[in-house]
Amino acid sequence: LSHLPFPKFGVIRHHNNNKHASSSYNPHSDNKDSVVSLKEICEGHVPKHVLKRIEEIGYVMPTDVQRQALPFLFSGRDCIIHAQTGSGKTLTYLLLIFSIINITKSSVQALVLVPTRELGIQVTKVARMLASKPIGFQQDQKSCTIMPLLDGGTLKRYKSWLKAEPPTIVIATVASLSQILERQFFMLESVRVLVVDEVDFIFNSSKQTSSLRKLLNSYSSCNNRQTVFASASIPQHRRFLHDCVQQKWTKSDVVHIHVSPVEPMPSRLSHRFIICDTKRKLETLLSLIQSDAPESGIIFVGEQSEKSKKAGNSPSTSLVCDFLKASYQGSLDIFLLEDDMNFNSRAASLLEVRKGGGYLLVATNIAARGVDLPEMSHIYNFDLPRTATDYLHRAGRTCRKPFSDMKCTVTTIIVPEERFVLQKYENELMFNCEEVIP
Ligand SMILES: Nc1ncnc2c1ncn2[C@@H]1O[C@H](COP(=O)(O)OP(=O)(O)OP(=O)(O)O)[C@@H](O)[C@H]1O
Repeated sequence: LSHLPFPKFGVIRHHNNNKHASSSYNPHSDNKDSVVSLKEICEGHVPKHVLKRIEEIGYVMPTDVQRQALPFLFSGRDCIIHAQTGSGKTLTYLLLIFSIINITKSSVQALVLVPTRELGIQVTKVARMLASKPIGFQQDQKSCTIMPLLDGGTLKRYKSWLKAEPPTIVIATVASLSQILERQFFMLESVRVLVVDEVDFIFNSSKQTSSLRKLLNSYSSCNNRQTVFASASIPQHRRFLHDCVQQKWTKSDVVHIHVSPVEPMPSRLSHRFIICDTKRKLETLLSLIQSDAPESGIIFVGEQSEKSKKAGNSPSTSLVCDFLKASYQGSLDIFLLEDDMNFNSRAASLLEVRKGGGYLLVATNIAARGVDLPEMSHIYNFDLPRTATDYLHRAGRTCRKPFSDMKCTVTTIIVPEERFVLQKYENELMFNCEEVIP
């Protein structure tokens, strides 16, 4: 670190019976006397034109996670960034990347792995926004190139891009990156920083976990790169920290930055539930929407089971969407986003939502991870999420403006037998759900 000390507050706790130097930074005693601006934290590490850009965009003060993680990241430590949804983890790891890359070198120097194409497009957009030249800066200098390598793109196009001029930063889904690496279109040797966003999701996905392990161990070594894992939820984080060192996914002095450990969910969120029979769920949803009059909202619906698909049934998402289109009389536009849609239709839905008018987005969990949509006031769980972690990420699509005090509501529609499951989530995530009596 050049000029800024590590945060004075908080403690660094050693884990693993001191066998490893890995540590957990617990900011629970954070005194929050944050008068240091984001620019001051980054000065001396991040290039001047990026610092100017963060100010132009309006990132002036750091969020808690940025204030706590950036000094460790700039010092070269591997980090597990574990902080609330909407807390600004993306900007945190992108600032590290901009502090490390050297644009005069023609090689891939930073790699960000994401679980979905949608999140990849979003991260690419933020990275490009930071990389673009600020007003008044010379335009003729070589600038950093950022390549999204995402599911749905064509391998041929990626190959010719990588051959013509290797991008400085690659933002990739695990499957697409693995295909490229297997064909040896490029190697990870030159990568100096590797970020895995929504790391718990990728490790939990049967389709992605073995490829991720390969990327972390076979295609590159933790000794030759700085490794960053990020998520709002890292279940059994002590175990994960231990695995990181044991499996050599990170170096042994990896730091666990755990922001808001006792309050994993934004406190501006209020939670409600309503009990009804399965047959009355659609009418219940409609009357909730009519009485809430949301500015915008997401309606999360469970994924269709393989059995139901084989039986030729329509997915619940389509049923909900069609029902709302036929019965909802308000001014909000209704869009659908689910895994089985083709990539163009998925992109079109997100584009419409991002235009910023009032909307109701009927979505599966595909919209639950990382996606930063225009501020919405309401989330509806038409189906109870399968796990507390799913609840956390669905709820976290709202209340995403770090310095705003906008209040948002999450409402879960349950059948009587599901009350105890929701109660379990309340205990696990430490929030309180109030019953809405129809
Ligand atoms: N320092 C800052 N000042 C103002 N806004 C910020 C700052 N940092 C990030 N933001 C904004 O906060 C919002 C949430 O940030 P981001 O998407 O990085 O959250 P996240 O921590 O990755 O959440 P999730 O766990 O849901 O993926 C974004 O709209 C981003 O532009």
